[in-house]
Amino acid sequence: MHVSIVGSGYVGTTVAACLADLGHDVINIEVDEDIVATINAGEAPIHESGLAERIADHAGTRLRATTNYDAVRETDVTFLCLPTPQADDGSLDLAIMEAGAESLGRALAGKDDDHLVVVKSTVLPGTTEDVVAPILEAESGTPIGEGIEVAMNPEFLRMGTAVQDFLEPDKVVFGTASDETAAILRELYSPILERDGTDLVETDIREAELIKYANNAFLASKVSLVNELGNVAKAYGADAYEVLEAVGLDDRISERFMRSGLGWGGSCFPKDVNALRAGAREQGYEPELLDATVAVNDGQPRRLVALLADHVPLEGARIAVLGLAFKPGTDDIRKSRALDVIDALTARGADVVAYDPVAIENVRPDYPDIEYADSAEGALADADGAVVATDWPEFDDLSFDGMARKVLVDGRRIDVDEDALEVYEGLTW
Ligand SMILES: NC(=O)C1=CN([C@@H]2O[C@H](COP(=O)(O)OP(=O)(O)OC[C@H]3O[C@@H](n4cnc5c(N)ncnc54)[C@H](O)[C@@H]3O)[C@@H](O)[C@H]2O)C=CC1
Ligand SMILES: O=C(O)[C@H]1O[C@H](OP(=O)(O)OP(=O)(O)OC[C@H]2O[C@@H](n3ccc(=O)[nH]c3=O)[C@H](O)[C@@H]2O)[C@H](O)[C@@H](O)[C@@H]1O
Repeated sequence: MHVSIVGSGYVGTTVAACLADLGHDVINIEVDEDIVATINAGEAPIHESGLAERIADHAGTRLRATTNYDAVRETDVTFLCLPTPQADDGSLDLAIMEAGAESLGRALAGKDDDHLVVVKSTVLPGTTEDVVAPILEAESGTPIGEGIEVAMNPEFLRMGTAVQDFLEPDKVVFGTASDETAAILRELYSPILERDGTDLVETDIREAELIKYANNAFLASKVSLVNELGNVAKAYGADAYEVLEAVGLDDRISERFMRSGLGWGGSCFPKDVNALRAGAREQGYEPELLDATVAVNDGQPRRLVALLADHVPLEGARIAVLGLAFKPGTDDIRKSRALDVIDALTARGADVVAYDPVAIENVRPDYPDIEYADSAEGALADADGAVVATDWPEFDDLSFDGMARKVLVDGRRIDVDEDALEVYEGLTW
């Protein structure tokens, strides 16, 4: 099948490379010329395991990139993989989606045969039919249903395991208005749907849009609940990890997403939970539990710093922050809890020395005044205390020999030789 993918970021690039790998002919349409040149040179514009090989294999043949939307006319299906960021008030900002839909609609004006536009970006219920479709219709001059169809196909991949998550998903969701449209998507995804373990959900467009938000809201709330239980465990002097490991043995709960500590960050959970809260309010519903999910999450970095302050007077103290990425395996620092920890430490007068194996250069522009080390041990040298903000595997079995005071507060439950420390505190254990 001939497929165009608008937006070549984490999702668009991964989907493009994987669909090319499955045998489709794919073209990425992207405004960033560097990304276009990188893909056409056979290289990956982002770091994801298994991505570079796939782009190298297919670039120039089944995978191409361009800045020109006219390329959509050579394709049967277009996926919109554009950013759907958070506006200043927390609500969903659709400006980029609207601009992309306009360009796509204009390009489709010159197309003779039928075209399917699939929204893959995370958007609130109603966006595909009430925002994207009317723009496509107005710009192309073709009524929806008479040459252009729309569908919604949310994406559940995680950063760091994007390729594997796309090719081996738990579920694939098609939100369509007709079985003909669903059939096109079934054909496109057929190798993925045929594998054992992939559930196919076929539903209406509005439900597909909401499934994505409900999924992320559930996972974020699960971590916040685990963190609340963890805080209670800590108050009782109990180990939350032992407690929740046992709880997770209940099939109805599952042992996954049970790691308590500093909480959730990243480019998706925060913006998606906030968009759903704002959307729910707009619909006249007060999302109290989702509000609490965010409040508990926002409290964890402050709790970590308060715990450290119990052992180290922070004013003028040299404090090592280990880990800056929002989770291990990525250099993404968007809404990383580590940044809240740094803010809280500097607000209390501490001198921060930070280390991360890959994310330092992403933090430096916004935090030019803190110190950066080129190894964990370098950050720990002469430190009066340290905190773990990201559970990078390389932080297991650290040596604390160089610390001025061997105080470690762990926000992520790394493997530590507690006997090598003067003070070891876990955030929830
Ligand atoms: N990053 C992730 O792990 C996941 C993201 N999502 C959702 O997928 C959507 C895309 O997210 P990401 O790929 O992370 O975003 P991203 O920011 O990594 O990539 C978006 C790309 O679109 C390009 N772009 C912006 N305006 C454009 C335009 N008018 N025409 C063509 N290209 C344009 C940007 O230059 C950028 O390369 C969002 O709705 C996000 O919530 C869903 C699941 C996972
Ligand atoms: O919509 C999205 O973009 C994606 O958001 C998340 O993926 P991602 O943000 O890449 O990262 P996760 O692995 O889900 O972790 C999110 C945050 O939760 C934290 N977390 C996760 C699990 C856990 O047990 N405890 C915990 O604190 C992580 O440290 C991280 O900060 C979802 O897992 C994906 O399914 C979804 O597609």
